Amino acid sequence: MTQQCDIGFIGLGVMGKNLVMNLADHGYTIAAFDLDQDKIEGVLKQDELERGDKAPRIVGCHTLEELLAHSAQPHLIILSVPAGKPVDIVCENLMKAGLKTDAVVVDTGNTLWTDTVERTAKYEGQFTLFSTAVSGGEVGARFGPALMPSGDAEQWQRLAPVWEAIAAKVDAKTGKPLESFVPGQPVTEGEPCAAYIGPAGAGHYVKMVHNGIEYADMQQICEAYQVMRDVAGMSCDEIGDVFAEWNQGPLNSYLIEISADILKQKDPATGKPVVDVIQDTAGQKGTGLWTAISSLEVGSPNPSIAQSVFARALSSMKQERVAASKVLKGPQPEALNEEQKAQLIAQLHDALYCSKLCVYAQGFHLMKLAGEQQGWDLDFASIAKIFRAGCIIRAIFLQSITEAFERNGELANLLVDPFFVEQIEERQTNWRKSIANAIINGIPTPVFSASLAYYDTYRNAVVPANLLQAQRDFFGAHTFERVDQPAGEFYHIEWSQPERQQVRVK
Ligand SMILES: NC(=O)C1=CN([C@@H]2O[C@H](COP(=O)(O)OP(=O)(O)OC[C@H]3O[C@@H](n4cnc5c(N)ncnc54)[C@H](OP(=O)(O)O)[C@@H]3O)[C@@H](O)[C@H]2O)C=CC1
Ligand SMILES: O=C(CO)[C@H](O)[C@H](O)COP(=O)(O)O
Repeated sequence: MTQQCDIGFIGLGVMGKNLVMNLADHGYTIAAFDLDQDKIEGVLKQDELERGDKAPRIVGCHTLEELLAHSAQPHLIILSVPAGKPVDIVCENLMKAGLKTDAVVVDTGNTLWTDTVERTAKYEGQFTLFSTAVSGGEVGARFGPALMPSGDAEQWQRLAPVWEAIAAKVDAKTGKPLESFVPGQPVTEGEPCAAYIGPAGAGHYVKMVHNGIEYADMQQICEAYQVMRDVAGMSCDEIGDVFAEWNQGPLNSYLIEISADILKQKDPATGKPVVDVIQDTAGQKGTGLWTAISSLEVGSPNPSIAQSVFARALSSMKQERVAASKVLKGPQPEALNEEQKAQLIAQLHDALYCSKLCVYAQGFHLMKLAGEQQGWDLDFASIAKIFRAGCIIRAIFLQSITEAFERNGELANLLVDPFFVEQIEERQTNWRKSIANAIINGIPTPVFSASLAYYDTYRNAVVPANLLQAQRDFFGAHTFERVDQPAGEFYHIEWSQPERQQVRVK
């Protein structure tokens, strides 16, 4: 008789192979398929290496018909293929191979959320498309990712035990990750970083914003690195030490931890720090861009995230920058003594903390507005909890965000949570000095600066948009509201008339 596996799995690349091994560690059997024969062999070999004398946990399948025959019904099929067309190709091919209407197909890729909404409707009645956005890279996939499931709520009941088993876990009280990186010995206790997000599209939206935050988080760490390198003249080892020290405090996070590690790594060919031989042109697959676009569409300003996308774009204009560097002059930083260096580092630490808070404030605000517009009932404490472990933006800081939303689920903006009000108050002088110092020395800090401008705008009851409204009315009769009249009453000035009469517009 054909062996019946618990799950059919399609796409055995970086994420897929590791998700399969993670599922196997939690007792699931898997029928595995990829277009690439070598990837099927690879996952079977990995299973052989890791399972010891136990029975094989994975069945390699060479066609989708074989995959369906080896998967127990009703089928649970998980996809880890590139976002976009491949998802549709696999879905169409699965139907041709005999997928039944009671099957659930789970897309775990970085799919654009609107594609998920459209696909869910398109395949209705043929099978159920469910989505679960995954974060954590290959190590996360292997030993515990953060999972953002969304779609049909009934299917979530079926999937919950699987996702809760393989997700990253945290200590419920402290929010600290509970980790094991030993194959066959997964963490089985603690609070899983997986919770139902909402209807189709909601999970992919939250993952998209996670990635937008990831872009800004990475960029602001790079800004701190550049200031230390180019203003303080510090070596990679020294900067790595600073990041390692920061990782012991409130900036503790996966991205700071890996940055410390990266800066200490030497290139085997030249013996130089590895970052010094890596080309300064950033790649991107699009999720940060999607977040920036969505923030403009939704009307939730995310300038820090947008700046991080622009920074990647500017970095990739290498030839133009090299040419410009020969003609455009800037200031030459002066050498710093040890005391000045220590001061610069302390100021940067606080700038990074405050800027980081603004990035998260923007990201969560975006999810709030998008959620309201889409009719998703997003639970922000639960989303912050998911981000506490497993994902790329995991950080000690997420526990404070969780607590802020637990105190007030309707919080307008993280910046006004009492804990964060205090945190910024303590650090903002250093934040300002850090940015001023970078500007004086000609070092760009787009995310630090955009975050400060966001903070300074958000905290102001009065901004200069009064003049802007007058300008709009002057050239285009776009009307304005008056401070001394009810909102919703619009006025216009006859700017081209000598008497400049003001009229109320009906
Ligand atoms: N890498 C990461 O850190 C993260 C990635 N993601 C997302 O997860 C998804 C997978 O990413 P990743 O593992 O990095 O990508 P990979 O390219 O490493 O793996 C994708 C795999 O899917 C296979 N594939 C493509 N089309 C088909 C098909 N029609 N039928 C069967 N197999 C197919 C590919 O085969 P072949 O190579 O032969 O085309 C490849 O082996 C993507 O959506 C990605 O955005 C999400 C979080 C983190
Ligand atoms: O989703 C991820 C992590 O959360 C992926 O690593 C993502 O592809 C990274 O994005 P980019 O390639 O644009 O830097």
